[in-house]
Amino acid sequence: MKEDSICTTGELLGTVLAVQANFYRVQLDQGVRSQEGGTAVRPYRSQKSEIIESDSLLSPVPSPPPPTLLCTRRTRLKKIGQQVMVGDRVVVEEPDWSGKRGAISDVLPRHSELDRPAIANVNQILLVFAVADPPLEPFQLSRFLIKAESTGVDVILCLNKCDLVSLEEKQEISDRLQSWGYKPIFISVQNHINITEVANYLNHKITVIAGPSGVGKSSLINMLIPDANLRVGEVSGKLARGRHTTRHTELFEMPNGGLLADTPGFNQPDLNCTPEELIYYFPEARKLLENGSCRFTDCLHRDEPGCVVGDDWERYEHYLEFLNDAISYQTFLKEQSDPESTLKLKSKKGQNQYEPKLETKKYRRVSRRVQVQNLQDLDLEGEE
Ligand SMILES: Nc1nc2c(ncn2[C@@H]2O[C@H](COP(=O)(O)OP(=O)(O)OP(=O)(O)O)[C@@H](O)[C@H]2O)c(=O)[nH]1
Ligand SMILES: [Zn+2]
Repeated sequence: MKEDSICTTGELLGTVLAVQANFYRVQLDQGVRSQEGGTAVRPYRSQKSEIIESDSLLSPVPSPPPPTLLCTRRTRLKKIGQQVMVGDRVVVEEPDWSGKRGAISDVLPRHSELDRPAIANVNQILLVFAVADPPLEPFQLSRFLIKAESTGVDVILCLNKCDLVSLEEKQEISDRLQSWGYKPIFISVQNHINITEVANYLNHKITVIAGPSGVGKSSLINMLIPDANLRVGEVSGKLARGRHTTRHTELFEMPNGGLLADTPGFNQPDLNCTPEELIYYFPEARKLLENGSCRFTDCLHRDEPGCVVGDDWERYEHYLEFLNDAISYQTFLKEQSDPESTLKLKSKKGQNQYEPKLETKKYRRVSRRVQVQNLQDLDLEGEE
C-alpha cells in the first residue's frame, strides 16, 4: 500500500464509486480528463498547480467532470488478498479512454471503514429524521445516534419537515437536542429551507445518509443530486433503494464534488459495542467523563459509588436500556467462543435476539443425506 500523498507522478488516482461483480467503477480525480485521440492529461496531486495553469491556458471554461472508468482488479491484488471497497482510493493503470476501461493496481490506506454499508474512507454520517410525520421518536433517534457515533466518523443531524411545526416547537426540539450534545440543522425539502446549508457540509466529502423510513431521505438526495433519478432511473427509479432493487452500495456524485451513499434497509441499527465503550457514544456523558473520572475503572455508571456520570441527564434511561443490549451481546459473544454454547443469534427486524440452540441429537430430524449415508454404512458392514 502507498501513502495517499506520495503517489509518484504518472499514476492515475481515483475513488471507487461502485462494485459490480468483479468490476469496479472508478471516478478519476478532479483534473483528470481524457484527450481526444485516446491519450490522457495526467494530473496528480504532486502536479496540481501545473494542471490548473495549463487548464487556464487552454480554455477559460470550467473543465468537464473527470472520467469514470470500469476497472478490473490486478491479479497481484487478488493474490495478496487485497479487497477493493466502495470509497477506496485506488491507483489505476492502463486506461483505455475510448473503451472507458482500466485496471486497479493498488489501494491506498483507508482512514475509515464502515461495514453496513461497506464503504471505506467515509468522512461523515448525515442522520436524517423528521420533526413530524413520522413523529420524532427520542429512543429511535438515540439508537441511530449511538450507532452513528460508534463508527467513529463525524455525525451531522438533520431534521426534515420543519414546515410542519411551529417556531416554538422547533425551539423546544433544538434545546432538547442541545442537551444531548447535538446542534441539529432544521430543513424542509418541500419548502427548500436550509438545503444549501446541508449541501455545503457535503462538499468534497464522502457522506453516508441514514435515518428511518419516511423522513424524506430520498427527497433530500434527489434535491441534492438533481440528476440522481435520471441516472439511477435505468436501474431502479429511486436511487437504488426500495423494494425493487438489490442492496448494492454505491456512491453518487454531488454537483459540487462530494460523494453521497444511501443506506437501504437501515431502519433499526444493531448496537454491537462493548458495555464499557457505550457511554462514550453519548456526547453529554462523554463530556462528564472528560472533566472527571469514576472511582472504579470498570464503572458501568449504574449507581456505582463515586460515579461522575450519575443519572441527572435526559438520556440516562436510554443508556441503561442500550447497556442491557450491550451486556447480552457480550454474553452471546462469550457463549459463541465456547464450544458448549447453548445460544445462537437471530436477527429479527434488524434487532439481535438470542435463542437456545436445538440439541442436534435429541430434537433435529436426521437429514436425508445422513440417513442415506447411515444406510450405506450399514450395507457395507453387512457385506463385511
Ligand atoms: N411536509 C413535508 N413532507 C416532506 C418533506 N420532505 C419529504 N416529505 C414527504 O415525506 C414522504 C417520505 O419521503 P421520502 O423521501 O420517500 O422518505 P424516505 O426517508 O426516503 O423514506 P424511505 O424510502 O421509506 O426510506 C413523502 O411523501 C415526501 O413527499 C418536507 O420537507 N416536508
Ligand atoms: Zn461511572
